[in-house]
Amino acid sequence: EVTKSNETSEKDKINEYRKRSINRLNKWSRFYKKNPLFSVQKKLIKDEQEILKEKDRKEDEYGVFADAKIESGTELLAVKWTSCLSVDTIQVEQRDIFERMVHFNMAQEDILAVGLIIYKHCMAKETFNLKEWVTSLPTHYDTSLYFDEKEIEYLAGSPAFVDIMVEKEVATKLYDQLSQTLFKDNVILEMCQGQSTIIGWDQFRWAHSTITARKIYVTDPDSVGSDGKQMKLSPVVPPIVDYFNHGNQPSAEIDYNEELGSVDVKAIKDIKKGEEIFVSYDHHYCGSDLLVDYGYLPNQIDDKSCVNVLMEELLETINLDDPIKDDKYYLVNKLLETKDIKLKISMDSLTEDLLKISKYMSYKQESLLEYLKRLVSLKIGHYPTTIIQDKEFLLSKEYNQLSARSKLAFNLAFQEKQILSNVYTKLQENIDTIDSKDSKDSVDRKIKDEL
Ligand SMILES: C[S@@+](CC[C@H](N)C(=O)[O-])C[C@H]1O[C@@H](n2cnc3c(N)ncnc32)[C@H](O)[C@@H]1O
Repeated sequence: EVTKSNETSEKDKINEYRKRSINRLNKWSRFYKKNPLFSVQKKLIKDEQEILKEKDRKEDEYGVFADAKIESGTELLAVKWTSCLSVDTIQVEQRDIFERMVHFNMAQEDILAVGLIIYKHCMAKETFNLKEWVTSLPTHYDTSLYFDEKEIEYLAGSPAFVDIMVEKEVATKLYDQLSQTLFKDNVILEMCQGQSTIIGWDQFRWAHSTITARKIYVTDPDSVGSDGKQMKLSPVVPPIVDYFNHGNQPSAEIDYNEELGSVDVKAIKDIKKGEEIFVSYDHHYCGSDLLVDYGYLPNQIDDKSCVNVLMEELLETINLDDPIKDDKYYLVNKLLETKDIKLKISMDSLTEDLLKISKYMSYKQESLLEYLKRLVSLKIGHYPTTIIQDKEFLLSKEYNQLSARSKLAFNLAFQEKQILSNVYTKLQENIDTIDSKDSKDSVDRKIKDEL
């Protein structure tokens, strides 16, 4: 009973903080002050088609909803860069710890994660600006660092399997290193003194996931590139903007206004009163990227849904009798070191990067369409179960009893197989049309020749 009432009062406190955090919009936003067109509310769960039924959903799941009719083009919110959680806020509010982090050569995203832990567990609320925001953050995510081995198994064959393994390994390594060094540092120990919370893996993965799922990148006004204008991108978490959910058909857009140094949100469609307002986290994101970074998967696939291609899968397509196989191995291995290459197949297109590489990979071996068909069928072969088996499993009692993350993982693999098999059929249709055109041409030519 005592625990229960403690839990309720904790919840009340968080709700109170969330309300206050929203009220602080008056300070943060140019438009909200004149124009409170929306509010952050508990997400309504109505859709029967949802992959996760109500019982599987997190309790504290929020979204942004229109409080009035909003016309396309309306500016909804503008949060100043200085009001975001950023490396700069940490530099000012956690000066000594910041210096240690710079000394350890940490990536900006990791500085934000450690800074967030210190705010949440070690600093008195009165001493930092983002206190309401920090207190009202959700306590749990379904992102990669939360997947256990059994849950990952449902991703077998999917590129997300590799992505999650890599993410977990990198984060665990970083956590181990920091536990041996930074977290033992006197400055941190002093700051967090008297608190029972030590910086454990649970705190670390929560902070890491919070940054991954809520950050956006802005150009840092202080970092001018060597050419005098190119500016470095910095991760920041803008309060309130971080409550917008992702939608495939977004009704608002997040933009960084370099001149004013603010993160702006603008309606890009007419929005009805009461409707949830969605933004697009990244139009390049496939289902697997959303699952890995955000712990969320769209309900259904459409023509734009895509599947990632791993460099390793490209290596598999190189034939042993290929006269330029060594060059191809060399190219793919070189590309493996490059981070920003987007290899994605969707039902209606390929990314430019994948198209370019595929042209090269098929060179001297087969037509581009034949090559792509082979790549797609190779990918389909990586999954241990077929679409038909998956459909049966979805109706079983066993499926119903899975954890929420296992369900997401299973559905991702199922969606990817459907996308790939649709792409396979389209490629085959294209090959058939070309073949039949070719043979018609040659029949025509033959007749012409005879005449
Ligand atoms: C930027 S936050 C958005 C606010 C979040 N719903 C909350 O309550 O804090 C990103 C997280 O929201 C969730 N999310 C985003 N888009 C979603 C959607 N369309 N449906 C369900 N959850 C979504 C995921 O859990 C993701 O990690």
